[in-house]
Amino acid sequence: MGSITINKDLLRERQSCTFNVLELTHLWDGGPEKTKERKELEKFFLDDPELQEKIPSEYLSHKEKYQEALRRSCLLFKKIKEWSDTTGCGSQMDTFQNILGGMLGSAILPDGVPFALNYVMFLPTVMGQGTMQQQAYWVSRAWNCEIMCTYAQTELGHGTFIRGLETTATYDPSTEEFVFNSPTLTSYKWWPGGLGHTCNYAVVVAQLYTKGQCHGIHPFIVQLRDEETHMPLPGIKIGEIGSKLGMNTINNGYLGFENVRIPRENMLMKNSKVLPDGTYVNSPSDKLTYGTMIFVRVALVRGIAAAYLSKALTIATRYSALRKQGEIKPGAGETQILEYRTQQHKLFPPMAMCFAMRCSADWLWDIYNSVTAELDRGDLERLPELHAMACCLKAVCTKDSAKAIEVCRLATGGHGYMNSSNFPSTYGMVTAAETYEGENTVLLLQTARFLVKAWQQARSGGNLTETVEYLKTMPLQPLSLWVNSLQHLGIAFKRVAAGNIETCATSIERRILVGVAPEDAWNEVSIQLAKAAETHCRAFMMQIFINFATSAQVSPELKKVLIELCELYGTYFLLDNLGDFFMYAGLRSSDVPSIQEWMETLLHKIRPNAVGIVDGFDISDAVLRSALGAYDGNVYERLFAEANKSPLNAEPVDESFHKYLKPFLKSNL
Ligand SMILES: CCCCCCCC/C=C\CCCC(=O)SCCNC(=O)CCNC(=O)[C@H](O)C(C)(C)COP(=O)(O)OP(=O)(O)OC[C@H]1O[C@@H](n2cnc3c(N)ncnc32)[C@H](O)[C@@H]1OP(=O)(O)O
Ligand SMILES: Cc1cc2nc3c(=O)[nH]c(=O)nc-3n(C[C@H](O)[C@H](O)[C@H](O)COP(=O)(O)OP(=O)(O)OC[C@H]3O[C@@H](n4cnc5c(N)ncnc54)[C@H](O)[C@@H]3O)c2cc1C
Repeated sequence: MGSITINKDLLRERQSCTFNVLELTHLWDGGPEKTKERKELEKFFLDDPELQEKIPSEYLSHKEKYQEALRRSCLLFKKIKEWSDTTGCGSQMDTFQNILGGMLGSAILPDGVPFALNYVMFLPTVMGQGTMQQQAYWVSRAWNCEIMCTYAQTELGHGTFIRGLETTATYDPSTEEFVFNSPTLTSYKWWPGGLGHTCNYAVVVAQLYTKGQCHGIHPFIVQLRDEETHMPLPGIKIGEIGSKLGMNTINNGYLGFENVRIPRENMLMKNSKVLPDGTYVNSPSDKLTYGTMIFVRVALVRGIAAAYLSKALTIATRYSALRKQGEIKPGAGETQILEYRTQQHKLFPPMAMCFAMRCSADWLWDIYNSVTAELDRGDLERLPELHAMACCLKAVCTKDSAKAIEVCRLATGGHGYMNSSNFPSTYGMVTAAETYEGENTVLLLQTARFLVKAWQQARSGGNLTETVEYLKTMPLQPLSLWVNSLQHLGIAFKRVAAGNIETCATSIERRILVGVAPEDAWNEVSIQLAKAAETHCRAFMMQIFINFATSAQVSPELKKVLIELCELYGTYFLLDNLGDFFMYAGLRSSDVPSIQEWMETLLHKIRPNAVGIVDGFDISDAVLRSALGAYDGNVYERLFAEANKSPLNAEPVDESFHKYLKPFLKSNL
């Protein structure tokens, strides 16, 4: 037990890796300085005995899980302050991002940080939608944890269709207050993280009424609990929504209002306003209210989809290199399961996806920052493209990541089913992101709206923005014979996207021509529309990955690996969607065997570097939290040690034997 020797198969894998793993780590982190900072941060937090897990959380009750998560959250956020004060290196914001969006948080609070929404949604909403005075007051209070806040938008009856929210905020000019009410059961807020028992304030999204008129949904800051006693304020009905598939320590809650009054100044008034006499002043665009959702969608691509997938891949790949099962050639000895081509097909394409997600996330983050600066100057021109790309990248990356994490679990056989593998909690975290912050199908349909408009614009000779420029050029280029090259893959993916978009646009037009209402035509075509949005996203990710792999300033050895992964990304999704490539990219069935062979050759080439690639992600054992994935590969010792943490193993004979089993066995049924 507790041996520090490295498993000999893993050792051999590391010795045969063809590139410098540290170079990949630096590339992944964004440079050697960033790697150094990350490691210092991990050491500072993860070496603290107070933050170590004493009993695996699976063995705690629902209430104990929450209480333990809260204890650790408080310690964690004290330490963040300590870190910023003592090191002076890195702003507190960097540290928060690493804790909430990076993987450090998942090491300490694997089922979710109950304070997350304070930083991920409340503060961005106040900063994006509050006036300067509102920011000056609320940001410092929430930032310094004088108050703890959440973002309450979704209701029992409505999550997607937010124009249908039912909570009302009615302005009373006689007292200059808004009066909040929940007129129906379905108008109760339902889901906000930290709302149950953690937060004392929330941004509440409600229908604004003034002078007898409804002006649609707006954000308000509402106090929920007394700052001293934490008792719910009069008229506030609040609680936790109960146990879930995952994220069980994030403390999702419900909230109802009965004539709850807040001052007029608590309406976030950067965009629209209500004057003291009740006059409503319009926002330059009602979609500015949706800004926080864009921010979180952008952050999720890297912070959840790519990060948790890199974790699952590290676990499954290391395990596959040391696990032996069966023989490929009779009598040749048992084989590392990583030698099976089917196993490589399960693990290596998700490795490629992980890289594609990271490049796309970096691109998305950059355009988010530049478009946000443009919005602040009153320029809304690029908002539709940002919204469209944030929607499809959030949807495709969380879907790919959740699916691939499940494949990683299956790739580790029975042991992957154990909580101690850390697959269940990892999957629970990522599949939640397929739903929250905009359900994925709904988001794909938002992107499709943008694409159909862009298609119409391309046809009428209008200007197109960066991500849809190909809709102009693609249909004009003649289809060429298939060539197995990255460049050809890039073009083929764009042709597939353009073809799918055109099919949707013409299907809608055809229906409208025979008298179908445009909205019904949209609904009838929506299966294809969601697919078109996905193919557009895939074409974008393919091109971004090609640009990254071909232009990365790295050694030839690492570049070779990046190109192999990029080719694998393309060949994998092509073979998975052959029909599309036959229909739109000039692929013939006679081309398929050579592409299949290309993909299989890539699996073979990546095989010797598989452990090196996941080692390059540089995820420490404390962050991985997996008996199967630890760096030393001592899987069987760890599985035993974890099994012995089961409370059922505390006594050789459990008391239930005397209470139930023995009388039953002796009862002679
Ligand atoms: C760092 C890592 C993060 C760690 C995370 C840790 C844990 C956090 C855990 C959980 C957090 C979860 C929080 C939440 O879930 S909060 C709730 C989120 N809710 C949603 O996302 C709701 C989804 N629904 C919507 O976004 C919208 O209602 C809608 C689906 C877009 C529809 O809205 P609406 O009906 O108003 O709009 P239309 O469809 O009619 O479209 C009208 C035009 O508006 C454009 N549009 C829509 N949205 C936006 C936007 N955000 N920005 C800009 N423009 C937008 C749309 O494209 C239409 O344009 P057009 O020109 O075609 O008319
Ligand atoms: C773990 C978790 C944490 C959350 N945290 C928060 C939070 O902090 N704050 C908050 O306010 N909310 C939060 N939410 C709520 C979340 O944002 C919503 O659940 C999400 O937006 C989906 O809405 P819904 O649940 O109403 O699903 P629905 O909209 O009812 O979706 C159900 C089905 O209907 C389909 N559908 C709905 N509308 C359309 C359409 N227009 N076209 C085609 N299909 C459609 C969907 O595709 C889906 O298949 C959280 C949710 C989860 C799971």
